[in-house]
Amino acid sequence: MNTIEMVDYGQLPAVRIRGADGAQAIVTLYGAHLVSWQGADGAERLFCSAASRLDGSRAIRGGVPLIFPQFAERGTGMRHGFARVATWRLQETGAGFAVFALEHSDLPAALAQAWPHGFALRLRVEVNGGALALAFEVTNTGADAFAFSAALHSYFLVSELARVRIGGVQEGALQIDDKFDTIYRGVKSAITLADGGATLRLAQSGFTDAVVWNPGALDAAALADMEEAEYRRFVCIEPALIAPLTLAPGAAWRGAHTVSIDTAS
Ligand SMILES: O=P(O)(O)OC[C@H]1O[C@H](O)[C@H](O)[C@@H](O)[C@@H]1O
Repeated sequence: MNTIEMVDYGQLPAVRIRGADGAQAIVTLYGAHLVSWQGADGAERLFCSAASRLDGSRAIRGGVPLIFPQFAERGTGMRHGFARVATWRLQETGAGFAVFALEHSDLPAALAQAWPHGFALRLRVEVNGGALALAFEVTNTGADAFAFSAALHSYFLVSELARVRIGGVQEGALQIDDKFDTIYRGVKSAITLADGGATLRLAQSGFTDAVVWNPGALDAAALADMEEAEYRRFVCIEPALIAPLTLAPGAAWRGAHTVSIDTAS
């Protein structure tokens, strides 16, 4: 049975989306942040740190932080942008999906002043059997052009970092055992993530790039919102638009990310 219901995630109001086949996702209104995704088999596929704040005082450490309008420190604004720390609205729901929205008028004064552009953001989250579909849309609703970067900073749960094999970003499989932070430009085909169990197939459109990140032992130990050994339990593979794109008044951009569980492998 398809259901959409309001739940609490830590201290944050969230939306649980259930598909007809038992697949489910949880998205907090804070950041339109996907914090949990389970396919129809009931296995969790996203990592979320046990040390993450879940009270709206800082971005959630894990899940899928939505990065907009700046990637990391590539700009003069807030690190990774304000979208992950703004409170979004639930705009629409349907069978196995929910749509979240954020506009300039939704921002608190300090954020609104820091980025004075008319915009409308929409994130659509859909679960269906062994697939998760995320679609992110940016529309310029103002009178002036603006430039933005964007990413879906997905933290995938893995059994053990050393077992991870990432395909499709380089010649041969990528293996990571400690700190890793690389931008792959011009991603053309699907990326695969295998760690001994099912393989995830990650397809993206609109997003031109992909970032692969893990903080490694030293940086993880320095993060206040991550437990020391947790870096071995995830890898971030992030569809991204790194070089800022300029959007004219009235224009829109769309980026999509689909993750499928390939149980045959
Ligand atoms: O700690 P955060 O602000 O969430 O950033 C986490 C990470 O995000 C991206 O993957 C960047 O490539 C990394 O350089 C950065 O450390």
